[in-house]
Amino acid sequence: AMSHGWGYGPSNGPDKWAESYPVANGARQSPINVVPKEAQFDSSLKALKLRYDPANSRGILNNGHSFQVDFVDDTDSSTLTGGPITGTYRLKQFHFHWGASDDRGSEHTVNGINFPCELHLVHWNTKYPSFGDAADKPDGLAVVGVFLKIGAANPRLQKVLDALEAIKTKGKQTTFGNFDAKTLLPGSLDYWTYDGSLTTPPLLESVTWIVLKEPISVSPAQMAMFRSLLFTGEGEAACCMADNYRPPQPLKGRRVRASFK
Ligand SMILES: NS(=O)(=O)c1cc(F)ccc1F
Ligand SMILES: [Zn+2]
Repeated sequence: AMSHGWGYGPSNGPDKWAESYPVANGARQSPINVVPKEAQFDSSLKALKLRYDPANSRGILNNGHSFQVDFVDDTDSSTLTGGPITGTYRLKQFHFHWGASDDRGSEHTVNGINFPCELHLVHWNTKYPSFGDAADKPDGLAVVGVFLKIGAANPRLQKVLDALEAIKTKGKQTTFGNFDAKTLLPGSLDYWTYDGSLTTPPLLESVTWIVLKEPISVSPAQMAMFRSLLFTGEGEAACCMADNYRPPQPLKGRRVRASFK
């Protein structure tokens, strides 16, 4: 059993999660390796519609596994509609996964290629009363995944990265208002979609994954700012937050559809 809670280290990392979370070996686990040539173009897939209100952003938190920007989700003012989903899903939070070096860090891979970082925008289905109620339903969540690729510094990331010095250690949070999450999206909203799961415990099989084909850029210096966070709490032996990604999981017969040719 995991004496000290799950994490990404040798004794509590992804290979050990099944001991406490048997669904880790389930039929619709995430992430996966996307093989574009094997994805099925589905002309019935709608365009993604992401409407985010900057007034809904609230705070930024180091949760000991990643950091997340939380949104007020008590109205339909920041929503995901269209795409592969029916109904309305509300934005709850976004967070990232990244590597200790630029050759790894993303959770999804494309033709086996790792990106240095991956952004997840987490939404819940408003047919349920709350995120918590939606989180264990097969159509409960929809997560938009965006790859970050090494290139020019991304000015739209900078406001997020500049806030990290205030949340260096586990459990720290600070206010983070007036942030427009739409600015983190690439020019094209072409996507791959498949039925999957949360990529951290409890690994619930409740996520419709929507992985954007076009990456956004991040510079090596900006990647170093992600790695300046700590997994550990104040006063504990410092451990840099990095390699907080789960590797690709077996497809187990699932179809991956493409919204584009
Ligand atoms: N990495 S994830 O987007 O699958 C995820 C989102 C959550 F809200 C909670 C746990 C998760 F693992
Ligand atoms: Zn994630």
